Amino acid sequence: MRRDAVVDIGFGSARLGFGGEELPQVLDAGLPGLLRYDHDAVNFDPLDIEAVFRELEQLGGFRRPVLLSAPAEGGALRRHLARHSFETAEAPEVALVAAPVLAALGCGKLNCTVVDVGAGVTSVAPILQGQLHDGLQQRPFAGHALDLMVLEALKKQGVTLPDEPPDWRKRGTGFGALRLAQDVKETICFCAHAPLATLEPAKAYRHILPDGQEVEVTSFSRAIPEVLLTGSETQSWPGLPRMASEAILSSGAAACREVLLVGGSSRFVNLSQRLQRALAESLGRKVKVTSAETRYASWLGGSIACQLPHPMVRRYSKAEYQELGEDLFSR
Ligand SMILES: Nc1ncnc2c1ncn2[C@@H]1O[C@H](COP(=O)(O)OP(=O)(O)OP(=O)(O)O)[C@@H](O)[C@H]1O
Repeated sequence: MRRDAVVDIGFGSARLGFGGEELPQVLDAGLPGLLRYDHDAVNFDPLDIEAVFRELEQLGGFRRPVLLSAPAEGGALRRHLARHSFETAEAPEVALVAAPVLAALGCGKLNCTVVDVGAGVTSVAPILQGQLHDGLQQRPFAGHALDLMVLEALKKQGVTLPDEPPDWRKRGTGFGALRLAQDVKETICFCAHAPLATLEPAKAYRHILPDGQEVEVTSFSRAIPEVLLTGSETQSWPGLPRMASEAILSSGAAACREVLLVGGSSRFVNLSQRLQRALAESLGRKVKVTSAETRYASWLGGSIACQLPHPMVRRYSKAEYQELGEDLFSR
């Protein structure tokens, strides 16, 4: 039976596995991550991509068809992935599909606006009939920006921080300050049930870190995820409601009816309900906001997509790669 390798490259981690399976293996790139978003372009270290393909080889993912999921923009990354898939992984054929399209497919949706709040980037993408529609927006504000804000909050309280930076290519090199901030964010931070500015101040709450240090968390646990909704002028971040309502207004009717919320940083308690209310206020009508049940929506979409026939998924053969070169996927 045909068993395609499915490779989903995100800013913070790569997900690897095989078509037809429900879950990937996750290669956590640590912090700040696998890809970067500099000056409106997707940037990467070729060594990190090599490490992803080495991991794929160890999984037995070489010399078989490859389906790649990658950020919706990023020509240089796409060219690099094409080369590694055909030359390093010796794939007989390769397909590359934009991550938001696969996220929608992984959640069983053909028409929706995908809001993906990941590690390095938040993207909003209208999907119509299973295809990317005009109106894609990407901003370099997501989980990693929140980690930096938590780090600042910890520093302000005089917390002694581990200083060794984590390096994902050398596993087990210890945990850095950013990793501690990320852990605190994932375990303690949440969105308030209503806009924070409308709520009474909450009681102070002291939390004990694994090394015994105490921090007061009420001062930042709700305020930091709140920025996902309110936006931040200093960080040129418009906020999820504004990004999503602009995308909805610019897309066709079918994509307008439902927002699909995916990505690790969409998992804050109350975020989907707050986004739904904010969209109703700004658009003057109800838009359903659904949170993906699966943590790895775009990888799962890839696992489903590689079982779909051509032309639903465009696959390129090795002969086409030899004729057209690395530009195959950048068009
Ligand atoms: N339960 C949680 N609550 C809040 N944040 C979380 C939670 N679980 C994971 N995250 C955050 O989600 C981010 C990773 O999300 P995800 O795996 O979707 O990103 P990615 O696909 O690698 O990157 P990107 O979507 O930017 O390309 C990290 O910042 C992580 O701290």
